[in-house]
Amino acid sequence: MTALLQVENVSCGYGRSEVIHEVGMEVRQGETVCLIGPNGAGKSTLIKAITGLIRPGAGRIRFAGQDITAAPPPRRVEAGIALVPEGRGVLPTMTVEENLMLGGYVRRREIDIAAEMDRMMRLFPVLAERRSQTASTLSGGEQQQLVIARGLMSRPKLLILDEPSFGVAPLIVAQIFRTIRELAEAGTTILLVEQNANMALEVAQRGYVFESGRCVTSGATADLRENDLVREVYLGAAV
Ligand SMILES: Nc1ncnc2c1ncn2[C@@H]1O[C@H](COP(=O)(O)OP(=O)(O)OP(=O)(O)O)[C@@H](O)[C@H]1O
Repeated sequence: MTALLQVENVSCGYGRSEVIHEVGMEVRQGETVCLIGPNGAGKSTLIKAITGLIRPGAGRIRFAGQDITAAPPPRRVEAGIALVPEGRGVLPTMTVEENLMLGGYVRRREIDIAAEMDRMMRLFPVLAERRSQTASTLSGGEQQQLVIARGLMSRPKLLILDEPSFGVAPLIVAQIFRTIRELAEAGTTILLVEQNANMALEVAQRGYVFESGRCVTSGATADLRENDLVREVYLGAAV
């Protein structure tokens, strides 16, 4: 099967400092794939290269059969890549509904915003209950659901979630991962960037493990959970 997203030998960074070194990875249609690794391993930097915020110094990025290595971010959004960035980033004084509408406008030529809004209200009942409230009145977990729903409003082919569990209480982390699992089961293709390796390896089918800007191991998450390095460093197991 050809991959939806293909990253081939990508090196990139900031100015003259290279952060990602010759990384290759792919996400196939319908898969949930995770990128795990410690703080500063380069996960967010790779996401910036995929979404077009930085340009790789070397390598290729293909999406849905097109070479997007040099495409500006709006073209990637049009092509079907949606990023839910780290940090919740709701617009606090706007209502739940208005926040969602913004997500639809990024691809407005193709999107029936009212129909998508209804779909999100069914997928996230808590947002339906709070649709007219301002986003600032939502709990942390509800705000995270709102930003995920906002990403889905554009009907993306690939949903990228950057650290969705960052800075939220353990109970809410479990709720967020339940949401991610439901989306995955409904057929959404997801690239999940996480420091919470335990949760990420539970929900994803395949994973890539990053350290110092390199992918040090990858494979089916069932195998990664049994991998000594992953168990020792990321899952806190004695091996
Ligand atoms: N805007 C920037 N300019 C220069 N260096 C940066 C910039 N953003 C990140 N870096 C550096 O790039 C390296 C990788 O950072 P990156 O944020 O990609 O890691 P990460 O794996 O996503 O970690 P985290 O989980 O903390 O976000 C770090 O050494 C960081 O200091």
